[in-house]
Amino acid sequence: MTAKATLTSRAANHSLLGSLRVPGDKSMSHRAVMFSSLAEGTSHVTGLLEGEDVMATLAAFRAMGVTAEGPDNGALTVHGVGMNGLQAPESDLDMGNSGTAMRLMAGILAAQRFASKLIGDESLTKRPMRRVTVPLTSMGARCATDDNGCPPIHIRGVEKLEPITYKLPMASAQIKSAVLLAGLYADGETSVTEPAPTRDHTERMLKAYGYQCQSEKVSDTVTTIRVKGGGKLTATDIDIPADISSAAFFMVAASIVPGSRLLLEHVCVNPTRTGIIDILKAMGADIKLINPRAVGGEPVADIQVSYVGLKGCEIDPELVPLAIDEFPVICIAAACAEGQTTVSGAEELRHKESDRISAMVEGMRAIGVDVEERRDGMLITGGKIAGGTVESYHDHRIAMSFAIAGAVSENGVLINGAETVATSFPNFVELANAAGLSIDD
Ligand SMILES: O=C(O)C1=C[C@@H](OP(=O)(O)O)[C@@H](O)[C@H](O)C1
Ligand SMILES: C=C(OP(=O)(O)O)C(=O)O
Repeated sequence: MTAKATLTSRAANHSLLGSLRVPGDKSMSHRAVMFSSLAEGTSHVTGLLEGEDVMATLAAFRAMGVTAEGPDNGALTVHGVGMNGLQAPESDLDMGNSGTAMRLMAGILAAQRFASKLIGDESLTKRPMRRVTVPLTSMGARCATDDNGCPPIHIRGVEKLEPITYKLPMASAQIKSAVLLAGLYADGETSVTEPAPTRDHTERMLKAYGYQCQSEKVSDTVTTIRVKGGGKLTATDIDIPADISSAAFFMVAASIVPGSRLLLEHVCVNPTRTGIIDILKAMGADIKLINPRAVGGEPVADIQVSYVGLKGCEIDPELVPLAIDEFPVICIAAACAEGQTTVSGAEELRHKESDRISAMVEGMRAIGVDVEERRDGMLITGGKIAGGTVESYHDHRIAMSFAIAGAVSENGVLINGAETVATSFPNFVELANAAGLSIDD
């Protein structure tokens, strides 16, 4: 388990060989806890990510009267209370480091008859929340952020919500999901139009719990999603595959450590999540999807990655929402590639657990990478990684990305503020070392 504040990553002990399975998908795990809690009946979840973010979501439902056994080795049994069965929590609901938990919970809680308050840690307390309170307020919800637009979110009870027709101002699955979840309680049909495809786990999982949810393509990129309020969720059994966002660290590691050939098992390859594969392939990576299959309404495959020298490329901005959480480690791939890589259209990265553009630029410079910061991305010139000390700014993905950089560094990379790795990938160090990396904690 990784909960240490400092990690040191040195040149890999050997090529990455063999196979490994990273923990369950974080987005699906949050939603499985939420939907199982609101369903009628008992749901059995397997493959649940036992990271701190998902545990914050589970704790919130327990605080509202939901009983659940586990998680134990990814298995969780949840006794759903039905759409209107939640009870007022006795204290503030702490969403920890998790934007997904806070924004999706805001959608559910804004529709309840009782008051609640959503709080978070130092990083979450700096993240923008008006993006959810504004559409929820237009549905009749009584919710507000602090004056700066950030958490806490204060929610007062309502009798019912009105449906809305909402155009997302940016491609965000969290805003889409918050509005759709509130829409489950609204008096009529709520529709959300997304300007570009974003992860569609909410839509898929609603259907798995028996709730109708229609998606209609308006153009090549634009989709409208509709739900009618007043329905119910029915308990189900759900198996959560491995998280491609966690697998991404090993996809990059195997692409940059010479001689590697690694099989990443049972990974969710939903097309709204596979931008990392397209981007690495555009850089020349050797990636194969093996044994594609369907698990719980989601496409799953084993991903085989073999080392080849990467080449820089201009990353297509359309791929940004499809690889949004993978950009920190994509930066490391670019730093090791021959030539230049440009990232553009990625301003949303500034609103994650840290400002991921400035955190990566600062960290890459500290370890000897030539990088130019831009408002909506960066220009990275590949070369050797010397090594040095970097700050992760309480951001799990920044910490793990620099741990991967350490594997090809001359003098090692020391990462400060790495305790947040436990939010999404508690056994990262253990799996990384077993695969051939050299990380001390
Ligand atoms: O819906 C989700 O589960 C998520 C959506 C993304 O955020 P945005 O939708 O805000 O871009 C992503 O960055 C986050 O890690 C998980
Ligand atoms: C952005 C992330 O998560 P969240 O928004 O849920 O904090 C992430 O896991 O990279």
